[in-house]
Amino acid sequence: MTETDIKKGLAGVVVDTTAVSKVVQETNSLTYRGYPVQELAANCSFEEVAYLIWNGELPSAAQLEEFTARERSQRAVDDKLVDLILGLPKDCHPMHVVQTAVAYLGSVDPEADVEGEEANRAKAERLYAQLPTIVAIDHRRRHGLDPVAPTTDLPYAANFFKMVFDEVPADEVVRCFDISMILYAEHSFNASTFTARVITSTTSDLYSAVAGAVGALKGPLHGGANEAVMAMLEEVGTADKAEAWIDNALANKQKIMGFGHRVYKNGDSRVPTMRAAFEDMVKVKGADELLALYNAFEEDFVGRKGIYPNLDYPSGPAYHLMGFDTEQFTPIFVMSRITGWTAHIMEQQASNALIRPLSAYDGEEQREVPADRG
Ligand SMILES: CC(=O)SCCNC(=O)CCNC(=O)[C@H](O)C(C)(C)COP(=O)(O)OP(=O)(O)OC[C@H]1O[C@@H](n2cnc3c(N)ncnc32)[C@H](O)[C@@H]1OP(=O)(O)O
Ligand SMILES: O=C([O-])CC(=O)C(=O)O
Repeated sequence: MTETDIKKGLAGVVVDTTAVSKVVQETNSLTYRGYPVQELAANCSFEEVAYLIWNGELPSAAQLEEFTARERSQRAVDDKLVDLILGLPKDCHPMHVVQTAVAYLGSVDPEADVEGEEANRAKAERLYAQLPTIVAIDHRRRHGLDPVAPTTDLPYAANFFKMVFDEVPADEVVRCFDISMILYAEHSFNASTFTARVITSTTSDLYSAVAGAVGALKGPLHGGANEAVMAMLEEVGTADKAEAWIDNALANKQKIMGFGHRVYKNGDSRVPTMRAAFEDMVKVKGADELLALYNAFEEDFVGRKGIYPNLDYPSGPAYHLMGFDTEQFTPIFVMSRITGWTAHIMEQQASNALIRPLSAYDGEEQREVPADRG
């Protein structure tokens, strides 16, 4: 094997086919099951998009009613899980809480190891219904507050706000959140989805695959970037300080969070829609200073490096304006991406091959274990 055979980071390697989504680098476009994500964001709810991702078609009114009723009926989590979350260290990262909760749900599901579309669909829908409850309980315990029970009458996004803040904000805020959920739902063979597919390829169970995917998403080079963006903007402070901050970061060879992408090299297809949602949040909250900083930072960095923002750049400050704690941004990403992950898990299972690449050895030549090691 030569150096040129090695594809570090699997860059440019096509590993398998998928019918879930298509990311087209050349045209900066993204479709879920054939529908452009921008059109879905403009015309659909996250519930409809979740249905689409799992079923391949948008729901009829009757199908949507049945699907949302099922989601609403499964929102509550058992008391043992609530106690488990409340017992975790308050200063641990919320992604560890999410990962623990997913592993717990696997441990109490008698069908955890049952394979096949029907069993996996039931598990996927349960995770989709319960992850918001888990994230909300974790948010509230960090603020010293008791959990707010899920409703059965509010739509997905409004119910999440209710469980986190004990109130539902203005419609525009709920809609911005719903748009972010639609945009985060699916993105082909990204690192966390690929992790889920690798785990599934060993014929392990769906919960194990999702717990692994949560771990992969946590990293700041992937989903964790939405938190890192907000931390960075807060550190920069104001628009007039952006230039000097970037000078210093680049001099120290620091990666600028929320910029760059493995697939899109000329801009992320989802950014214009999420940027518009962020601007709506700026209007609702009167946060012109944050918008000025956001614009100045982007203009300066793109101007210097020609590296464009990814979805995490607008979503981080948008979630901040919605009132979420920075450390909860990536768990919110999980609430959305559970749809894409589980669709890929089912796709992998339906046409499985163990994922096991090769490596080129560059360590010590074979040698004998010395008898005297003193
Ligand atoms: C939802 C999501 O997961 S989107 C991704 C979220 N992640 C981030 O925002 C983290 C910041 N971005 C990055 O680290 C990268 O752009 C990645 C990891 C997303 C993609 O990386 P790759 O495709 O592996 O590109 P790679 O890291 O090799 O970068 C290529 C070149 O661009 C530079 N570059 C890429 N992104 C950035 C960045 N954000 N800041 C500074 N330089 C960058 C690299 O330093 C490298 O330069 P070099 O060739 O001079 O060494
Ligand atoms: O596709 C990727 O590499 C990362 C990404 O944007 C996502 O997972 O949404």
